[in-house]
Amino acid sequence: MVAVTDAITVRGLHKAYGKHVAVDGVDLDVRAGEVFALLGPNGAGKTTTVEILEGFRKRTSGDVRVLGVDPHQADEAWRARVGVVLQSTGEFDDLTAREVVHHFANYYPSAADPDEIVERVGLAEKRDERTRTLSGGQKRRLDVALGIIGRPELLFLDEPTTGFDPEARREFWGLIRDLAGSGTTILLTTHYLDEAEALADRVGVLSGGKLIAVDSPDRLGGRGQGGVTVGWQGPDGPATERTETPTALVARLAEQFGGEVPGLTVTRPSLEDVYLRMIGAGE
Ligand SMILES: Nc1ncnc2c1ncn2[C@@H]1O[C@H](COP(=O)(O)OP(=O)(O)OP(=O)(O)O)[C@@H](O)[C@H]1O
Repeated sequence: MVAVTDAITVRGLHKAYGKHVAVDGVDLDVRAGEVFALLGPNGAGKTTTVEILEGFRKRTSGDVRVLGVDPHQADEAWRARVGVVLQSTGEFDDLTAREVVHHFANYYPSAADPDEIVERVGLAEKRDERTRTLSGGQKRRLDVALGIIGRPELLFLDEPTTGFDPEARREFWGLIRDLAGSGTTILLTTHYLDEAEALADRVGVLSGGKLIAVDSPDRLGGRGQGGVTVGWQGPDGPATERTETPTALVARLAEQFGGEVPGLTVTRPSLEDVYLRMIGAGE
């Protein structure tokens, strides 16, 4: 069996801003090579947690190891192993996309080829345009280019596709899968449940500063077990039944109907359903 190592280990993490406790005893392990999505409502403590892991914010207490190092005491060598994609990159309006990526490559000891990175994030056609003329989605791609130019082992992505059109999101997901496929560990925060489902090996739900659940998207909140709703068009109109054994029910219906079951649907609760239940939305 291949040993599983952790890229991130967090134990008993607390962060208070004055009297306000933003992170309240979080334990978290992110395995090397996985895509982990941190979910949670506004103010849940996601950014605070991630910025502590990135070494940009001081914790109040707790133990944190990122690539084996305490980020608060990390050095240049550690920083070169970690990529950060912030919610917006600094001011390089008068430089072209290509120039910005080349410029950032100089900060890293073993940077990737800047032109290849520009291509990889889908900005080849825009590489000679000044960044001020890029669209929101294109600027985000540039942010990602800057996050990966140093060939990071671990990449932090903070709400990477906010403001993207659906096509740009799909393309961006392809890029993230590509990075994950080449072995980069990725920790992303997102408000999009479909994004977490499409990309993440595991998701963690933060609520009120506490990590209330960690599981794969298809198992979160017992999603994988029971609670399946089978629907069909019966002789008296639409019918539904909740069951733990949908296959048996569908087989029975098929027998009853002598073949195709009219209007057959089999649905499990969506990730959004279980997430909203977990965070107590609407209660
Ligand atoms: N610098 C700060 N000073 C004081 N309070 C802060 C500071 N940063 C965050 N907070 C508070 O800590 C809590 C957690 O904030 P944080 O930004 O980590 O949440 P979040 O989960 O990232 O939210 P969002 O989804 O809105 O980005 C919030 O109540 C916020 O008001």
